[in-house]
Amino acid sequence: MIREGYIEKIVYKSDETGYCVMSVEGEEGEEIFVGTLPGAGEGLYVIAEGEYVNHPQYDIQFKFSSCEIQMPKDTLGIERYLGSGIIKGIGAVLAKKIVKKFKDDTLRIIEEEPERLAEISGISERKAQAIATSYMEKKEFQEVAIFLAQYGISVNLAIRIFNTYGNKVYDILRGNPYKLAEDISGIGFRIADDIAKRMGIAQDSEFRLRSAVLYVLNMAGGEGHMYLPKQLLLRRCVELTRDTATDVEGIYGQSALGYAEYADATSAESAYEQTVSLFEQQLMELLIAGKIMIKQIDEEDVVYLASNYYVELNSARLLTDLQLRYDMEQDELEREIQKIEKEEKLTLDELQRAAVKSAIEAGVAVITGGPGTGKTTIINVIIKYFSKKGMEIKLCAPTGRAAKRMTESTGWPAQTIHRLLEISGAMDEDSKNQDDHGMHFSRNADNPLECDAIIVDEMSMVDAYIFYSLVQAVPYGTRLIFVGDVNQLPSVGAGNVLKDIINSGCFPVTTLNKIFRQEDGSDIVFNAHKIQRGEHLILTNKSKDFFFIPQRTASQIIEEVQTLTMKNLPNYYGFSPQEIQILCPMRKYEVGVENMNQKLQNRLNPKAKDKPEHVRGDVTFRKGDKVMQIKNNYQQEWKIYGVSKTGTGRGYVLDEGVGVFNGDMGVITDISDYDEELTILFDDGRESVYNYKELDQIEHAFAVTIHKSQGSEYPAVIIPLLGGNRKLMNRNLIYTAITRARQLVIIVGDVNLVNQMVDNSEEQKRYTSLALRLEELNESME
Ligand SMILES: Nc1ncnc2c1ncn2[C@@H]1O[C@H](COP(=O)(O)OP(=O)(O)OP(=O)(O)O)[C@@H](O)[C@H]1O
Repeated sequence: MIREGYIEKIVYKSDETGYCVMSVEGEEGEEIFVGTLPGAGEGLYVIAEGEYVNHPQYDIQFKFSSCEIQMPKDTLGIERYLGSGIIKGIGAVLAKKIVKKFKDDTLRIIEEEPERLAEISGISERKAQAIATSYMEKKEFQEVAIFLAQYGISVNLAIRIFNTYGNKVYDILRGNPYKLAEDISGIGFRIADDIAKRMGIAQDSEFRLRSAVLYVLNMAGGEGHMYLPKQLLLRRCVELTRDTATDVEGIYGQSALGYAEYADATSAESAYEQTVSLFEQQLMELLIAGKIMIKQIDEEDVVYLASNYYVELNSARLLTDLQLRYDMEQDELEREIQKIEKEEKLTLDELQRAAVKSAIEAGVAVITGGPGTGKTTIINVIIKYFSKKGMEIKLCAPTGRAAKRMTESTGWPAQTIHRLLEISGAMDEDSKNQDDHGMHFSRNADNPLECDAIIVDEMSMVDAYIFYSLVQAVPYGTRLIFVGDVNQLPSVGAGNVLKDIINSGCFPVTTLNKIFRQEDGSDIVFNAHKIQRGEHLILTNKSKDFFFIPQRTASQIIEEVQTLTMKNLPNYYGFSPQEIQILCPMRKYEVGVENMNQKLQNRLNPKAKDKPEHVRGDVTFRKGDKVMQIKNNYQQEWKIYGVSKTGTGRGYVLDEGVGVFNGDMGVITDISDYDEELTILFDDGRESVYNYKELDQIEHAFAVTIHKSQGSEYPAVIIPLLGGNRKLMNRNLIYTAITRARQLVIIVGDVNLVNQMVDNSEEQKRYTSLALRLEELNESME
């Protein structure tokens, strides 16, 4: 049965599923309609198909199975729709004014002649445009959300899909729903596969198998790999597609699908082999199409996404080209270094001296060492030397925080690698996940950097892609000096660049091992070096800056962490909660980042009348929350404001640009439901405004994972430890966590785990081949 009418009021609406309860004014008077209708808004006209049901509590309701939305046609409906808050920038009063002027022509005017909205007092031309854009977006989104709902896609997911593709979504879904898994975070192969099934794409389609291969390779990038051994890739592909296939006659007929249920091992094995051979065929297809590369490493076939292969190969070529020698007259060089030592009132030890010399004499040099071994001291000497020679030097680091620290410790301006390369937003949509990984830099091979030497700090955090972008922009004859601590965790992004450069043996490497910063009695540096050597820590609390607090259960640990953050550290050590960072080994579990953040938000920044909030799924963002950007966004705009003349408010814009990156931390300073916007002030003074739709890139950061803390330092660090994946809980991880602290480390929980982690020196294997490519090039030149 069909019922239609205007939506008078939305009684309930789930943003996740699109399910809503609404009061509809139709021919029969006001009735309650219930069902899934993403995009429902007050004032819209709906034509629904369904039936009346008798709800025990709410009486008779019209339950619809499908529902079409039409834009309102009469003035009342239009006014209600525009005034319902659904269109950014229009409230009830303005809606009334607009409709009074344009009557039932209002929606046509907004769509076709939006500039005319400016005829109304209070609407500037800019605002008129903004209203039109918001209106069109809402309208298009309504259509897309309804289309996607047919395939069981929730509203939240629909928002993400719509943000990525706009109205190209129809073609993409019909053509290749698996593209969703490649392009949209939060959609994995399984969801895309489910959508594909609903769209009628056959389970045994070659298309599906190829998508699975590309998906597995892409996902491997998330684990840091640039390639996968072929056998491992095939195994993962079979696993992935087998789990999702439910149609017994489907994917591989009788052979492979049910191989796990085969009675005897031989037939299960042969079924597996058959499945594998289907994938092998598709590997060939992908190879011919130029999507993947198959190479041999140690006599084993390995498979790369083609873009990854070229990132490594070309990086190796470019780096090898920079490997020049600048031979100096040794006595003179020695004299000049001694002069700087005198000026700096410093005596370099042998290794430090060798490091300085290699940076001066080699085209590419690496300096690595743990905390307090003198890396910064050496950078300063090198800067002094080059600047005395009138050479132009540039300093950079992979993250904003690391660049800021470099500026502070050297007194020279350092910037992020992204800014050094003059990031200019993302490439167009289609180029995402290609070689450039969505990045576009003004400094590149055609427009290289103009300087004589570039010093890169925190090099362990540099991933394969940003490294490739960097070396493309370095001209022949410019020195590159990489400084870092090779024992830190490798980069968040794929690759193992610093280790690979060192392991290639193609460039001079100085490993600093003497600790200079120890005499102050600090146990942080001392313990960090012990961990690096694989020695156990002594779990007593005799230190002044390194403590262990044993606690047995997750709830005790959480309670302890809260007390430390709220009371003990502020009271006894004078740290503000902002200066204390909680670092967890994992995201999940009770003492993981997600749960910790929820608990800490309640205590550190509780609900209050003057603190606006925005609820998104099961996360509540609140003014005053500590947050972190969790992916690179090359287009996100930011501004840095000066202080106003009165010294209280915001002054002029001092700087502006684009690009907010994975790991950038800040505080929510404003939330506006009216504009659907949330403002974040990042630690380095950049302020950036996020639309509610973009909040999937923001997470709470009262607690962060150790991985995300790389390159940052905090006055005080608390590390909760309780169980966890044995493989992940390794020496590298605890070393990285501890070296993030400047003044205080507290380990809470199962403190014995610290030494178990020290014993676990097995690092997670990263399949990368930059070292191999460098070696090959070097050999070919000999
Ligand atoms: N040759 C030296 N003689 C005396 N003191 C030194 C020497 N080299 C470094 N130091 C001192 O040791 C301390 C640590 O050095 P520096 O900050 O350069 O190390 P780092 O490796 O950059 O450490 P971190 O990574 O922890 O910042 C500093 O106080 C520095 O002045």
